[in-house]
Amino acid sequence: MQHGRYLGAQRRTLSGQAVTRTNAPVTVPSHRQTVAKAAAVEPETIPHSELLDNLFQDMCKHYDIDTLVTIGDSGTGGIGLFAKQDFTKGQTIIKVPRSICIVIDNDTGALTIPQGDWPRLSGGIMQEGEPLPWDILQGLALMDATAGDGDPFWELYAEHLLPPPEEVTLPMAWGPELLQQLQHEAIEQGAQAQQERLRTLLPPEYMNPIEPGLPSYLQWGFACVRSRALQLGQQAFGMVPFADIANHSADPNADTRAAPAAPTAAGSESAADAPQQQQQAAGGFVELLAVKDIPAGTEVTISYSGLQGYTNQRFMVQYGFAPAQGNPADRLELTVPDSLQGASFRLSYLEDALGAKLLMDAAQGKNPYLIAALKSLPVTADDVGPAQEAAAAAGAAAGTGRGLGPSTQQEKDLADALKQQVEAQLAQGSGSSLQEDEQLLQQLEEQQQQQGEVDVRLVAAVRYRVERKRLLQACQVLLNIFLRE
Ligand SMILES: C[S@@+](CC[C@H](N)C(=O)[O-])C[C@H]1O[C@@H](n2cnc3c(N)ncnc32)[C@H](O)[C@@H]1O
Repeated sequence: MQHGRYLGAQRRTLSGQAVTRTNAPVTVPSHRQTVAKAAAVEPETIPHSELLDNLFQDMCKHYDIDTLVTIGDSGTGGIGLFAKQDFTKGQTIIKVPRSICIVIDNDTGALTIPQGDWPRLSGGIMQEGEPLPWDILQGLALMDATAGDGDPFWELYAEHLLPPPEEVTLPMAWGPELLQQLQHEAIEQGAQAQQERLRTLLPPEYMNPIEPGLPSYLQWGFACVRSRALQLGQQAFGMVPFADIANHSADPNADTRAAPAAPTAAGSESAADAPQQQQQAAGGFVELLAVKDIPAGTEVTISYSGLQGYTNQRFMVQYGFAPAQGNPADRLELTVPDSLQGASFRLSYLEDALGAKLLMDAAQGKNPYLIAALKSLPVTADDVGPAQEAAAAAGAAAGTGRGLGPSTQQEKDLADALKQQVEAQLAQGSGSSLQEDEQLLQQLEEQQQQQGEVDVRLVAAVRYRVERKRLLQACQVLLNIFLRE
């Protein structure tokens, strides 16, 4: 996959204006030159991920960070971290000094950030009115970083190891055309509301697109924060370089841990204090730890959602992707009409119609669409008497099913009402069929694999709507069971 970062990275200027570099001498070796040289000499022959990995290794070395991982193309979304060696459960994979992170603790109001000017961040902190939330402040810090107004490390990191604006897949960084590709009005409206909020909270020029078809630098920075920041304490959130390259898995092999910051002589300053005083060295580390044995070569993943999981809508809005091939924690938003409040479908009836094995498979996670559909509907486990059970078993043995007789009128009415909602959701957007979308997704993915020019944002949108339609169709199948005569 061809990333804009590194090879394609062209220096852009904020809002089309020249960037004034205000910060002190660069302390990080100038990798950009090395990279630019390498890219200029043999741009086609040096694999992009190798170039990125070289930079990653150099940057880590500069901060005495042991690199037991490499960067590579993850196959799921952009780049990821890969184990260079075997890890055993509990072992540290990477340990990032907190002093190079950008951390805001909402409880104490403390901000820790490497030395630098950070003018937009300072402006945001000092701004009158409601204090800006931590994620917007950190978004401003990334704007500073990419403009060369933060610190040299973050400038380099933002330019090469954060996704370039054309690869930001969070809907709030998209224009109307891309938003429509999701075919989901709730996300479209939410993204536009978020854009409006940013426009009202900050100087309007911060929302000027970098180029037509691209987000503004504010949207880019904010999206990076929303999708990459780690929770480092009850109310502390941080941009943690290197560790933030770990991708999500529902069955992760690693987790992050924040080692508490040792108290410094100066102590933490409040984010409301003068900007220069906010910059101070923070002790402690953020670690990526193996939560199971990890063989060398394996991708190191963490869970973004915890055990309970997130819906696809939340994954898309916050992280810009929907897990491929189903998500048992996904849910549809369906409303039981007032006239049917309290009504539900009998699980035993579905079990009879579908067969116990299918339901058992779903419960064991083998059929994520079915489990998500079952959980999206008001289904209740009911007691089935021995006579009904015997009739159901006989029906199943004879291949006729329906041992429990017809569905009740209430079940039919409920199924009818919910089916209309499912159909309305399926008809959102251009109304392309699931089959058409699957074909389009396959084409786009093939193009991607062949290193073709593909808009990764479009791929993310089509993948999202494919996953959503699969779930909607699974719900339709279940509802039809109650509607058949
Ligand atoms: C914390 S970053 C991880 C590094 C990222 N892959 C990159 O290229 O910089 C989070 C982003 O990675 C992508 N991502 C992470 N896990 C993913 C997954 N399981 N499937 C698809 N995309 C994923 C999404 O774009 C998400 O916003």
